Amino acid sequence: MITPLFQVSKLDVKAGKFALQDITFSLNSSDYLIILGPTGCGKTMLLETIAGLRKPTTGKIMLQGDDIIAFPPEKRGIGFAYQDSLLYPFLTVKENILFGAKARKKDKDHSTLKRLNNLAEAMQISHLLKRYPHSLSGGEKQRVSLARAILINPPILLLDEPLSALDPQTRYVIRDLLREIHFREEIGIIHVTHDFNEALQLGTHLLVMDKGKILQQGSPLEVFNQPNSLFVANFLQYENIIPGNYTTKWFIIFC
Ligand SMILES: Nc1ncnc2c1ncn2[C@@H]1O[C@H](COP(=O)(O)OP(=O)(O)OP(=O)(O)O)[C@@H](O)[C@H]1O
Repeated sequence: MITPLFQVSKLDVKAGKFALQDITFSLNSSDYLIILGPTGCGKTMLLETIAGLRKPTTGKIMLQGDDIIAFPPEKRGIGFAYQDSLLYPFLTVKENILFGAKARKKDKDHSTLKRLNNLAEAMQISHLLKRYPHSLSGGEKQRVSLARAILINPPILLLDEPLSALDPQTRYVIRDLLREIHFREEIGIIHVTHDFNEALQLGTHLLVMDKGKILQQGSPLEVFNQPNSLFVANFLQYENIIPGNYTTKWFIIFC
């Protein structure tokens, strides 16, 4: 059996009264995994645990054959781009993009600077490198945030609602950019969203969560067309909610 690029097994994480429980899934570089679920179900907590910002009570997180659970965030080599881009206001765009590389003492390497320039060109932000975040549009900030997350050549990229703060037109542009990054950089992506269209247009895999647990995972069409519970059917907005006899508007839209 081929070992997946990334694997989470039986992961439990506690925060106050909330807990992620028995989280198990895997990902390869060709996969674009979408995580859907109602507000407060633990999506961000899961990304933060994968990034090393939260400590699980049990479970394994395997990346390229290593159990990375004991690794600090900067040693995991995982890219993370947040909703609202979260750029450092006192750093220029260039310094923001180099931030992760600086933490790894690689910000002055020729190869890092070459990659920075290549990425800036590909993402059409070369002209912004000397500017500060306050002078950028939402779409520009999100491009910078993505460039920062992928500068270190991460094998996987975590995206927490990366399109939610953008106007519809910019959202389409950045959505296409994400698709391009996924293919060009061969990065496995885990993308949290509330937007079903985004899920269907970008995802190769889909995972639905509620109350800290994974309720269903599979291809987007599988999950949208064959929900395994009334909760998933309701959540995905089935038109006819009859247990065992689901028909969905999504099937009509995407087939
Ligand atoms: N440090 C903490 N102490 C107590 N509870 C916490 C802590 N951090 C998060 N939580 C709770 O954990 C739950 C999951 O939070 P999380 O941010 O992962 O939800 P989410 O699915 O990303 O929600 P949304 O879609 O609204 O962004 C929430 O009920 C939240 O209040």
